[in-house]
Amino acid sequence: MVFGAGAVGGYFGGRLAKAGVPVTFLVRENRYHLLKKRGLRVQSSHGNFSLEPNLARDVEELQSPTIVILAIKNYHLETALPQLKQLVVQGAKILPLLNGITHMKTLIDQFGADVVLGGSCYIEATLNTVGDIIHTSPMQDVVFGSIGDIDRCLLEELRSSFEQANVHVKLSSTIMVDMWLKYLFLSTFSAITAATRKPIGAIIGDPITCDFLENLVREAIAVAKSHEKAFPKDTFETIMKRFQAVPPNMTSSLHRDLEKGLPLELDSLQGAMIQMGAEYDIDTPNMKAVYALLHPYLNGQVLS
Ligand SMILES: NC(=O)C1=CN([C@@H]2O[C@H](COP(=O)(O)OP(=O)(O)OC[C@H]3O[C@@H](n4cnc5c(N)ncnc54)[C@H](OP(=O)(O)O)[C@@H]3O)[C@@H](O)[C@H]2O)C=CC1
Ligand SMILES: CC(C)(CO)C(=O)C(=O)O
Repeated sequence: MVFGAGAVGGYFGGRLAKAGVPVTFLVRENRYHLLKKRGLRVQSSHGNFSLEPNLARDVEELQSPTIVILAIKNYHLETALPQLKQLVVQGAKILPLLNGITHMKTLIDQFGADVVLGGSCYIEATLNTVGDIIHTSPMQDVVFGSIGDIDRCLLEELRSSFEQANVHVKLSSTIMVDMWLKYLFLSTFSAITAATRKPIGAIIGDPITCDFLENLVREAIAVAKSHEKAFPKDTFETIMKRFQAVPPNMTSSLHRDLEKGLPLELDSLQGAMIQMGAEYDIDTPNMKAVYALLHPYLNGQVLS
């Protein structure tokens, strides 16, 4: 089942359901009524599709799901924990696709590493004004793996389901390193795209702004290395190459949320990086500058 039917949950869950994998979306009241009325509609360069999704508003309506794909914003995690607990009691394992890294500690502290998988996704998707999912660049990647003791058959089954849905999937044996790499990439990419309100091409094409981005990346790597030791030496080059490899008009979910006046995942992305740096006496002045510039918009406010 998929917990949350927004841009990420709706896209991947929709692809899985369309490919014949049994999927139920756990949703809240507004999304329930919208999806009931309009269906789940996806516009994507890989082909538009729509379907009438199986929906549940209450965990009680679900029949002991084996996997929960968790696709909510980080700032909703705390309030979702009681429902997740009920699902875990029913025997479910959790695959979080949230951006960031600190949610892993929250989930593992609550449910244990034998229940919580590691996972990240690379996708550029958003909801339009009528609640349809708009997938704006070809990326549709999921990487996941176990941290504790999880049945190999279950992992293979999940991989095979994603493959069936044409999602570019990797079952990783080093998922925490993969998650940290995604977090390094995303916390800096979203910081610079949101702070400048520009896509990545304009940023790396401007030597002054690109220099600032490089400093953000260096800081983030210093923090990451203090928490996760297994980084390759060339991580800086890897991250900078990724910025160059993505479509130049690409921007981040943080930037899209800022533009829409929605609450920002600023605390779990940039704020967490600053805080994790402080734990090891690593100063992060560039990340702090971005955090301060975006902070007035933390709880959602239309730009004017
Ligand atoms: N969008 C993107 O391109 C990418 C996003 N991510 C990450 O994926 C995560 C999800 O982002 P995204 O899909 O964009 O966010 P959205 O806001 O589009 O979707 C989140 C959904 O979660 C739902 N939700 C929250 N709490 C609950 C709950 N208790 N029960 C049921 N549903 C709930 C919300 O429902 P409601 O409608 O009721 O508010 C909303 O529909 C974030 O961490 C983000 O950073 C990662 C890669 C790319
Ligand atoms: C990496 C990127 C930019 C696309 O997956 C992302 O995760 C986001 O926009 O939140």
